[in-house]
Amino acid sequence: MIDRTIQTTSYALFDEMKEGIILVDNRGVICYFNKSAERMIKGHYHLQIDQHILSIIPTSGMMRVLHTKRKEEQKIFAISDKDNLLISRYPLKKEGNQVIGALAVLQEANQKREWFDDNSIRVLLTLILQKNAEAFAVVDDLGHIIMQNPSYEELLSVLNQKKARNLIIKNREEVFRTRRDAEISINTDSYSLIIKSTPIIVDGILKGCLQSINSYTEIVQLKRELQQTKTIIRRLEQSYQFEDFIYQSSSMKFALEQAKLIGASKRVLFIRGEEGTGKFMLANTIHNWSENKFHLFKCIHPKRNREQLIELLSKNNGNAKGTVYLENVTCLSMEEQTLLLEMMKKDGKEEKQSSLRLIVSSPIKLEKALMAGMFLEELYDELMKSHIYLPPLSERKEDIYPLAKHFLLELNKESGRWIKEIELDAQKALEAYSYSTNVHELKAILQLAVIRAKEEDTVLKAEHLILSQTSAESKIDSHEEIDEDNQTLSELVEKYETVIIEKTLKKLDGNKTLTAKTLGLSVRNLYYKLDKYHLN
Ligand SMILES: Nc1ncnc2c1ncn2[C@@H]1O[C@H](COP(=O)(O)OP(=O)(O)OP(=O)(O)O)[C@@H](O)[C@H]1O
Repeated sequence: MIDRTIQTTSYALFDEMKEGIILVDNRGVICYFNKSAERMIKGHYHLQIDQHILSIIPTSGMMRVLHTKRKEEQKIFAISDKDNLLISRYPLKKEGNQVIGALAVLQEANQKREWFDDNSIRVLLTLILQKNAEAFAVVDDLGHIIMQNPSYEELLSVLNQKKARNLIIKNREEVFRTRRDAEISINTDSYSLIIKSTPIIVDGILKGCLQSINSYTEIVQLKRELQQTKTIIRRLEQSYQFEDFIYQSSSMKFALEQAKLIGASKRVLFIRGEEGTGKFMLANTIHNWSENKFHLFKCIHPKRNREQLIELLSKNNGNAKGTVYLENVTCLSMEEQTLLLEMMKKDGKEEKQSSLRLIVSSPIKLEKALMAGMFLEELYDELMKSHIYLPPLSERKEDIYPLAKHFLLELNKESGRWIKEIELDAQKALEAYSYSTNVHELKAILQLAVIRAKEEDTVLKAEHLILSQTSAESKIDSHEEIDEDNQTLSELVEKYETVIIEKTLKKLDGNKTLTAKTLGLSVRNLYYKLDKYHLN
């Protein structure tokens, strides 16, 4: 039982309090509650003197406090789904630790405590920042980092490039100047970042900014790898698309733009360019880009596919669909040239042209054949009406490095190597070299270089490159030895080819794999030529 005097004084005091007070005796029977307590739980519980607390509030913790004799402070007590109270419960003890009752103090939970002082904010922010995988920093209005998380620290240490650091600072300054969010992205070969800053404004005063750095490096790298893999697959399937072309030069850009323009028409298209400049690749790309893409793409070489050639030139291909790529038009006999001319004229006249698209190519300057009287002037004029010129590497040196880098990455994939960079000296040497078979030869040089590099090499060096001027020089050297008079162009080409192959084989001690690589030929193709020219 609670002492009478204490009881009277306390009750008078409790009546005035805004906190709710409930008092129970040592059995749990309610002996007092004030108006605030009644108001706070009104609508949910109806307090009554002399009633046991559990019969009024079945989930009450008063009995527990009586039992444990321990106080419980600021416990959340749900009086409904939405409303909470903060309850502190105290055991009332007499001397000798005897419990004579318990007191509950009720507070409305929405009267939030003022615990959100500066220190608490710091602790809270630090906690959020530390636990976040993204890179965050809080920067004061003078640009000092006052808080940063491990990811931010890590990114800054990796970003040792002055340029990147300057951009991060520039981004903050923009926020300070405009008091608005600012975003900036940095894309380099090795990383891709987006930096965002948000101003921290308190009571209209700019306190600093919150800066985040998102790294998309891995995503960009993965995308690049995916693109490369797709290109390799397309190369294997010989099914190219415009995005497979690697270039930086304006001349290649022009050629590809032109290809998109005239590629859509059904006229016979003529692609001119030295060996290995990408004529086949472009013809195939145009096919895959045109409405013919679901039909066959056929490549015909006048010498190697005679039957198909005769069929193409003599037959009315009215029902055939797809694209025929006729390589090396200079190899056509005069008779075949006449047939081709007739075919082109017929196609030009007919309103509804054949669904079979013809793309013709020539690896050497046609003008030379024209002057030698070995090519029909009229056919030349007809072909030139719709033609695309693919420049040799000597006319677009700026494409050599990106092409080399692209092939190097492809070779890495094929050979399980990791040669990521090309040393400046090697780059210069590649750019200075005079390629006789253009991209074919560039690829072959890199293939050889990768074989020559050590297993652990990550940089391709000038010493790995074999830049013999074999084919280019031998062509010139042999030029004097071959009598050009009274010979057809194709006969001359064959003769030059024989000399070049012979010289290269000799220089490389008869090693056919190396010879094929140096000359930019497949080993199979080299064997075919050795056989053809009786070089065995
Ligand atoms: N700009 C380029 N980007 C990427 N790869 C290229 C590019 N140009 C050429 N290649 C590649 O170089 C190789 C040679 O190209 P392609 O066979 O199309 O040349 P070509 O002019 O038809 O050669 P040829 O005169 O011997 O018939 C191919 O593997 C091709 O994919």
